[in-house]
Amino acid sequence: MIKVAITGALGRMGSNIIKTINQQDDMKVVAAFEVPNHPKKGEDVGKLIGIGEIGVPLSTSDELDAVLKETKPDVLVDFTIASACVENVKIASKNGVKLVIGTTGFTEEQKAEIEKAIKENNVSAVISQNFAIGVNIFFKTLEFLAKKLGDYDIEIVEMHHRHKKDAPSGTALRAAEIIKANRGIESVFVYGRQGMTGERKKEEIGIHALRGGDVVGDHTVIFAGDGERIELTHRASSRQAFVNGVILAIRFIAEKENGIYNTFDVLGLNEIKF
Ligand SMILES: NC(=O)C1=CN([C@@H]2O[C@H](COP(=O)(O)OP(=O)(O)OC[C@H]3O[C@@H](n4cnc5c(N)ncnc54)[C@H](OP(=O)(O)O)[C@@H]3O)[C@@H](O)[C@H]2O)C=CC1
Ligand SMILES: O=C(O)C1=N[C@H](C(=O)O)C[C@H](O)C1
Repeated sequence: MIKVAITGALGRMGSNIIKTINQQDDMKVVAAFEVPNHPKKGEDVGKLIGIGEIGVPLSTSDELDAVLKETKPDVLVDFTIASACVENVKIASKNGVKLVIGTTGFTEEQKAEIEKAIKENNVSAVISQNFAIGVNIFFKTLEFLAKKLGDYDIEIVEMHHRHKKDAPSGTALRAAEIIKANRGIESVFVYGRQGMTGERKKEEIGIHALRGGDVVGDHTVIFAGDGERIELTHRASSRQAFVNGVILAIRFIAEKENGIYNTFDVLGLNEIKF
């Protein structure tokens, strides 16, 4: 049985992950954390998310070290915010707990802090900006398109719900990195455009973030040439798409002793070459 702890337990992702873990035979939630001073601290997490009692009281992140020592999870799943995630990863790694990290919006310094904590403590982690299986196929398709159409004008547009705190999305940034690595010419990322921008340069990859309503997550990459364009779009209509990938990642990382992995590793997509 894989024992799982969740940080961001009552959030949009955290609550759905707990619901889905509760339906699996090979894993169970042993600890769940929210922000310090949370008004529901101590209440049963299952009841709080509407699935009935699961015997796990809501803890707060200031208790993370103590509760991890007491409940001894194999894996901590983090869907919080970047600054909280960095601290959670440091504490979990020191306790020898493996990680599945879905949080986005990290600075380069925060990414480095996370990698350092994981490596220094010899734990294993899956880090992915998007756990949806379809998005990972979308990323793979971008490798192909960037190789074939690297000199086309490339623009990325993403749209998310009004509550999203970071922009552009982690997925849009990952898409840009994949294109940059595969297009065969220099790239410069341009975030939005305004004013007298001058003529578009070949090396630009435009990245544009839209926010509104309850949009779960839409990403489009446009390859615009002379007289034609290709638009590749992924639309998530339910967070279950991400949650299903998280469940696969928990099983994957439970078998790994150390190392940092991504969803291409989890889904076996690294072998596909164009
Ligand atoms: N990789 C992927 O596939 C996906 C990634 N994401 C990313 O996951 C993250 C969370 O998204 P989402 O679930 O929509 O956001 P929510 O705001 O719904 O959930 C985040 C939760 O974390 C809580 N939280 C904040 N700080 C801490 C802390 N120190 N310890 C414990 N809990 C904390 C928040 O509490 P409070 O509200 O009180 O601040 C909130 O309940 C975002 O970065 C998002 O981009 C989202 C979907 C898919
Ligand atoms: O905050 C969200 O909701 C999402 N965040 C991730 C990101 O930033 O790419 C993944 C998904 O698009 C939903």
